[in-house]
Amino acid sequence: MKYISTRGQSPALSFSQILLGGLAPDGGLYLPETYPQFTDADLTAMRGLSYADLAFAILSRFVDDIPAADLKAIIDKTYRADVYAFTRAGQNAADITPTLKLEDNLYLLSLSNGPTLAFKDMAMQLLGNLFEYVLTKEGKTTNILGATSGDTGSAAEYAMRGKKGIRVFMLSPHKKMSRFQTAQMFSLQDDNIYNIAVNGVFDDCQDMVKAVSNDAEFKAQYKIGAVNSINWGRIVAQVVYYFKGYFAVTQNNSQKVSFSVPSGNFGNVCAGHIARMMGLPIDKLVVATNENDVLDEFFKTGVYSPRGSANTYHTSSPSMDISKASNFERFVFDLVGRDSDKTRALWTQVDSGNSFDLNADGYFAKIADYGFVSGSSNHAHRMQTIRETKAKYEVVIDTHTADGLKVALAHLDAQTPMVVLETALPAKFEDAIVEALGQASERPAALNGIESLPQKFTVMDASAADIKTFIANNT
Ligand SMILES: Cc1ncc(COP(=O)(O)O)c(C=O)c1O
Ligand SMILES: N[C@@H](CCOP(=O)(O)O)C(=O)O
Repeated sequence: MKYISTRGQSPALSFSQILLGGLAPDGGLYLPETYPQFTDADLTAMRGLSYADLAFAILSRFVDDIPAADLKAIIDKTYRADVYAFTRAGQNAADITPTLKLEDNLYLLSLSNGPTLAFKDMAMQLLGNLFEYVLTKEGKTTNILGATSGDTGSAAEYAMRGKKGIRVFMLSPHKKMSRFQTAQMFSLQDDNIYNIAVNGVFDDCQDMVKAVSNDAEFKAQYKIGAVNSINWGRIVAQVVYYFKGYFAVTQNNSQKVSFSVPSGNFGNVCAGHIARMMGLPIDKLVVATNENDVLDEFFKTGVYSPRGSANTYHTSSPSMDISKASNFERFVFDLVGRDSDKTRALWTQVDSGNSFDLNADGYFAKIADYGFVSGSSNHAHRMQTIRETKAKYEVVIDTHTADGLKVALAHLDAQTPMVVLETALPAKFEDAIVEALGQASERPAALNGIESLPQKFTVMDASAADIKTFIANNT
């Protein structure tokens, strides 16, 4: 299996060759040359597999340059009940991503039972183990440069802390994460972890990562690695739980299922798109945004109009405060028939601060073939959804999942199960939960008092030159 760039001007490479890096040298994102196909018989054989066995059945179709026994061992080490242990009452941690039935045809898929209480742990724990395997085998080291709006950062730091040969430099928007998220990252005192609070929004942090990644000389000299969802490894690991969720709520493969996905950087729902392209019977993929609704605007109008920092709002679902969705490029590459010249032309416009409109060439007319629908939510909706979910089902959900559920409810149909992805646990957003319910949600005992621990971080302006100097001075 070879991986190609969406912009068509980089050589095709193997999985291990693209594992550590982020952007392709031409600035594009990697995708497999073709998507592996799963037939009805394949799906039947996969029903009832454990999470780890399911992950192997899927990932082994994408990874052909790591011996199968080694890949299996890495997957088995990753997807263990004791790693994804923060289950809700009555859930079985061995399911790794258990489903929670709210009512007939309406479910939550719990993706946030890992060490940092957000769905990022699903892929990041695997990435940590894969990085360690490849680096040890090749006798190499890496300096990871990442951007976070609150959850990728802590998931990456928990996955990489103490790992030999890996340093993590994590950029986050200064004072824009929840108190819990901030404490989760900044309280880590490990020598290989560097937290940098950037005066700006998440998109400024992401732009800094991309600017460094596009500097081939610096990238090679400082062995820069990526853990954001621009890294293909993140996306492919997220494909697995769509299969797991599908099997959990169906009895046979003639049934279709819809998924509602709280969205920001479009990584999570991009994995759903790929699962659908591989033959998983998905009906709708519901893209749910908060007030930063660039993606909702696209799926309603065909116009993609990324916004600048000044028009990116700080909301109570802060991890989705994103106005330039990296992985959207992967989907548009498929939508335009994998025409890399077209994709490159579109992102040349985006990279110079402009919009594009996919109506003119007739591409937007094909959107229905891909199952996407969308909607947006705001603070009042989140509060109301959290309150109603508690009152109706005795379940407390976080603000991002609330965005997903609110938008899902507008896209229900009587025949098709709707699965809402639970992308974080409410403990991460305590102030918002107290506002909605008048009391905090439960948090794992091990994380009590995390906000009072000493914090270690550096404040920086949004400057690619400054982060390069910082990396050079700390390696
Ligand atoms: C809790 C939470 N929900 C949803 C999202 C949005 O996911 P994506 O960026 O993959 O669209 C994120 C961050 O990305 C998140 O941290
Ligand atoms: N929501 C994320 C930001 C997007 O990160 P990605 O790694 O999924 O691209 C966060 O919480 O950090």
